[in-house]
Amino acid sequence: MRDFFEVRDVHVMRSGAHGPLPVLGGVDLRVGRGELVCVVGPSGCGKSTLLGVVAGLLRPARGRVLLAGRDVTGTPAHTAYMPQQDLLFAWHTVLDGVALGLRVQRVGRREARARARDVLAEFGLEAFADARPDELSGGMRQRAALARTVLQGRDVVLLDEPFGALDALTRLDAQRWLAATWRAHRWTGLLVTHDVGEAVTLGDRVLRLSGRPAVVAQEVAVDEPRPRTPGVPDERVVRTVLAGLGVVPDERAPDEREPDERAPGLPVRLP
Ligand SMILES: Nc1ncnc2c1ncn2[C@@H]1O[C@H](COP(=O)(O)OP(=O)(O)OP(=O)(O)O)[C@@H](O)[C@H]1O
Repeated sequence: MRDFFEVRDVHVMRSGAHGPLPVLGGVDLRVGRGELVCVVGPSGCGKSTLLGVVAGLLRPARGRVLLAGRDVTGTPAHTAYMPQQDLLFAWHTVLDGVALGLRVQRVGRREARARARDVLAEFGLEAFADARPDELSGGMRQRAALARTVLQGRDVVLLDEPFGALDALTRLDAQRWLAATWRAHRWTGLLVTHDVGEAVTLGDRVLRLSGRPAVVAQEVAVDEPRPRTPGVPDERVVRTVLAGLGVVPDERAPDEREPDERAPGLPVRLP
């Protein structure tokens, strides 16, 4: 598959409490057109930083990011980015917030709102079209932000833990919707998640970043036909992916884990 974007030996420094902090230490990755790649890695290793670089929001200290063969030097027009914070404007209705990505592409107000209404219905948010974001729960806000991001119809979609605030059932629905949308439009995607099961459900490949300064420690192809059923990834495939990532499945019962290890969606121990 031809590379659509490429991250070449990218180094990023951020300012930490004790001076400059090397966060990315030479990340290399290639994503083919229409490929959906999931990124996992320990908390704080630099996954969001990596998305920020690909989105053109952070400049690497060294290395290059290429999109369709061209250096990314600012926010590329063909990229939609959903950061962890949903960035829904408090003064917009949910409908206008979701339509915003189309409006900035100069889609007429009536059409943008009609398309936003359709996607809100798919997300079970149609009754909240006229609400303000602060009237929504965290999970509902996240669904609205995801809807807005994908509705933009960009070639590249960067998603930073898009399902992190969703309850388990809504999360499965959102995964199903995302997988169907991706199959229909075949954008090129990079999705950060803490949940290897989710990565296996959605990704063509899974990359594991090392601890800081992060590099791509391992990557593995998900050899599983689509469409896949969210929530019930084949255990054999999950184990193959985990082995490929060099990750040890966490076999301990939940009550044997330390309190801070009990977060849902963290079924494995990442080194
Ligand atoms: N705006 C910022 N300014 C300075 N340092 C930052 C900033 N954002 C993140 N960092 C630091 O960069 C490092 C990587 O953070 P980043 O958010 O990229 O990690 P992450 O892997 O996405 O974490 P998590 O899984 O917890 O979301 C952390 O040490 C963090 O403290």
